[in-house]
Amino acid sequence: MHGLFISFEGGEGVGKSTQIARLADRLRGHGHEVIVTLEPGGTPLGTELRRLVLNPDGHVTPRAEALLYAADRAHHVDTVIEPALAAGKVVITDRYADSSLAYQGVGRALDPQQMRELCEFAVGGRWPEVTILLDVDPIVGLRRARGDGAGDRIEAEGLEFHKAVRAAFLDLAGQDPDRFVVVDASGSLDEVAQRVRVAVDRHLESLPGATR
Ligand SMILES: Nc1ncnc2c1ncn2[C@@H]1O[C@H](COP(=O)(O)OP(=O)(O)O)[C@@H](O)[C@H]1O
Ligand SMILES: Cc1cn([C@H]2C[C@H](O)[C@@H](COP(=O)(O)OP(=O)(O)O)O2)c(=O)[nH]c1=O
Repeated sequence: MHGLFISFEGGEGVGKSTQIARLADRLRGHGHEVIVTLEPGGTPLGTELRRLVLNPDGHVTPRAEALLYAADRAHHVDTVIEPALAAGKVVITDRYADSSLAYQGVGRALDPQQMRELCEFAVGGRWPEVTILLDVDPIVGLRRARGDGAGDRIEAEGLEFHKAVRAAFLDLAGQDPDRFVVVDASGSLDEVAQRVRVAVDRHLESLPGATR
């Protein structure tokens, strides 16, 4: 038995957590067993790594940053994602390897081939069946994410950084149209949820034992 692996990606404040919560509620209502998780921080080790890598007062060099996210991911795949999929569950993760390809590979301008290899090593062959890329202008996303505060170490980067990350995500989606669905995240919560629903539901048909 094998479940369904869904990742949500996008820049800051695009609405990932909000849409994931809505999707998980809906799928549970239809009888699916759903696990919601996140990167960085989907495990006890990951919680420690998240604190280190996002500390607004900390200094982390780009390669070290890439390795910290990769360590978080490898442990997350081995201890949370793979066991849940093996048990036939729907796994929804808030960020996965595409975040490293966009933020570290392009945002931090690390070597793209090396980043790809690092991600492959971290995920151990496990890529999502579907990746929902929530896409919105970073000016809108950062306003949503920051509220009145300056945000964490990565949120606090300048607008050019976040524009480059957005372009990188769209580029990744263009390279892998079978896995990615780009969802316009600029509308209301309900409008975005409806777009997510259409994107996810066709993948549920292959899952046994539950209605859509
Ligand atoms: N479509 C939307 N329109 C307006 N505000 C939104 C929308 N989606 C999310 N928000 C708000 O923006 C903020 C960030 O949303 P969140 O789901 O935490 O984003 P992310 O997980 O991508 O950082 C929250 O305050 C949320 O209520
Ligand atoms: C998973 C991952 C996250 N990040 C960054 C993106 C976010 O700024 C931060 C934490 O992610 P997240 O908690 O999803 O932040 P937000 O809700 O603001 O989107 O970590 C990377 O740079 N590389 C990665 O591989």
